[in-house]
Amino acid sequence: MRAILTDIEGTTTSISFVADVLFIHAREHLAEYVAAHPEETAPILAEVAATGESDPVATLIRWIDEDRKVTPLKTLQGMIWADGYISGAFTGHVYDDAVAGLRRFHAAGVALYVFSSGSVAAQKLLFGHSDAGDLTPLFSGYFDTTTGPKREAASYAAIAREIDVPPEEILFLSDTPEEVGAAQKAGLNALLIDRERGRGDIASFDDIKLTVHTVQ
Ligand SMILES: CSCCC(=O)C(=O)COP(=O)(O)O
Ligand SMILES: [Mg+2]
Repeated sequence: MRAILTDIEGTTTSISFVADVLFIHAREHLAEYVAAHPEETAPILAEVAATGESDPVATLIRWIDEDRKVTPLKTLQGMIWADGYISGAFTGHVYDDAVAGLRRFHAAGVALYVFSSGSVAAQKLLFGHSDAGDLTPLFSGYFDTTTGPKREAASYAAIAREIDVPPEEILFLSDTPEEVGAAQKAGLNALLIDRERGRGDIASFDDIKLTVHTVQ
């Protein structure tokens, strides 16, 4: 493998951190944040209004409750979370085995990338302010839903082109079968992680054994 592309929620990071810490923080601060940052949030509210919703703030809060992976909500969440990370209200949860695995793969010369529904800004915040410190030096790049939906093969093909690595030399990691299937359809290797142990290919990053191709 020349590159690893990883999902965040359920893969590097617990679902409960995202749902119970990040989403709750965004929900509690959304209205106040929009009121305090009218210029930055205006394009987001306009995008929501364009879907036919008459009350964009209420819609965004409802979308949090519904766990909608839609780009305007994800962009706004990333903006709101910045204050939480910077003030030290929380740090980004990353499983110990994921931290160790990412460090191991990086040391072996494998390029690491993220593909998450969370915005690129939110991804950098989570790994930059993680429980294990700043992990961003490990990563070579970040992708979010502005590249394409995570359940569509075309998104993975686009990422392979963008990072200039053949699909068959990329390993994608995710806890979502539909994402694993889409990546495989695009020709990537992909492993389903199931931290509850039952239905996945692996239960943690400790189970990943890589053949690393180094350039001579
Ligand atoms: C980037 S941290 C916030 C995660 C998030 O908002 C989310 O929706 C996670 O989705 P994923 O694609 O990483 O499962
Ligand atoms: Mg996930």
